[in-house]
Amino acid sequence: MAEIERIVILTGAGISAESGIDTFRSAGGQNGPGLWEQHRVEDVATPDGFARNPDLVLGFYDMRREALAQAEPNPAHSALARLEREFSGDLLLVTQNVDDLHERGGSADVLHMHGELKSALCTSCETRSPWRATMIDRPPCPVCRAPTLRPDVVWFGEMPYQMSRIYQALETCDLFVSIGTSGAVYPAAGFVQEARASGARTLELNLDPSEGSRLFDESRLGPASVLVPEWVE
Ligand SMILES: CC(C)NC(=O)[C@H](Cc1c[nH]c2ccccc12)NC(=O)[C@H](CCCC/N=C(/NCCC(=O)O)S[C@H]1O[C@H](COP(=O)(O)OP(=O)(O)OC[C@H]2O[C@@H](n3cnc4c(N)ncnc43)[C@H](O)[C@@H]2O)[C@@H](O)[C@H]1O)NC(=O)OCc1ccccc1
Repeated sequence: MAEIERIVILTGAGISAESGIDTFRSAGGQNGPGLWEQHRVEDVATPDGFARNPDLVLGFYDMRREALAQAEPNPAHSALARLEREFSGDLLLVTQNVDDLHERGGSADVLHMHGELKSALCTSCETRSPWRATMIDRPPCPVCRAPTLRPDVVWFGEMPYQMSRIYQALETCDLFVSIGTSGAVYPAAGFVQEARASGARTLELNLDPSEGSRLFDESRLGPASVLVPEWVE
């Protein structure tokens, strides 16, 4: 098999499921109803929802921060950190997750295309600052003092972060690996096609078949905490 020199990895909520973080559309998996079964997406993950009822949205993300504080990285996160250390080629780790379990698992370079729970974004001066527990009292931006801080996450209808860096890597990668994602949300769900178009091999590691499974050269089904260390080995 041709030497693999450039890898792009895409992760989703499934890689954090065994750490106790709810997925969005859980098929009655190990973590009970998915986030989107408990909350109306348009109410908690859209700019309009935030404008309509900021306290509801801030409460939703506070709840997710509390859950994250109880969670620990699992063997899938640590295996990807080991790959980052030991792989001599180019590796780009893109995650749809807003949790910091990749970093706590030891990964140094993680591209959060949908933002981060522990970050606040000022819509006036565009600066990012750590999210502080007192955000519910809507403190001003620590830089420009404007009262325009919001969760630094990408909501539906908003452009994901660093898309040009991602598309560049997809155009030149030899291998694209998708881990723990249902392939239901775009543009992430379209990355497999981009990688295929540039001749890359494509591999899926997922608990259940995803909406894009047929697009992968190989699809291995099972828990990430088992499949990812096996693959990295
Ligand atoms: C619902 C869907 C149809 N809608 C979209 O895709 C929309 C609209 C859209 C755009 N293009 C389209 C084309 C066609 C149709 C619709 C669209 N997309 C957007 O609005 C995007 C923005 C989308 C981002 C929204 N923000 C999130 N998150 C941050 C906030 C927050 O977290 O609160 S999305 C959020 O939901 C998605 C959830 O998916 P998964 O992570 O896959 O989780 P899920 O629960 O679904 O699945 C879990 C999987 O894990 C597996 N699993 C479970 N346990 C395990 C286990 N133990 N081991 C292994 N696997 C496991 C399961 O089997 C399952 O398959 C993630 O992306 C996650 O980040 N923005 C945009 O398009 O901007 C304009 C644009 C874009 C590009 C260029 C120009 C303009």
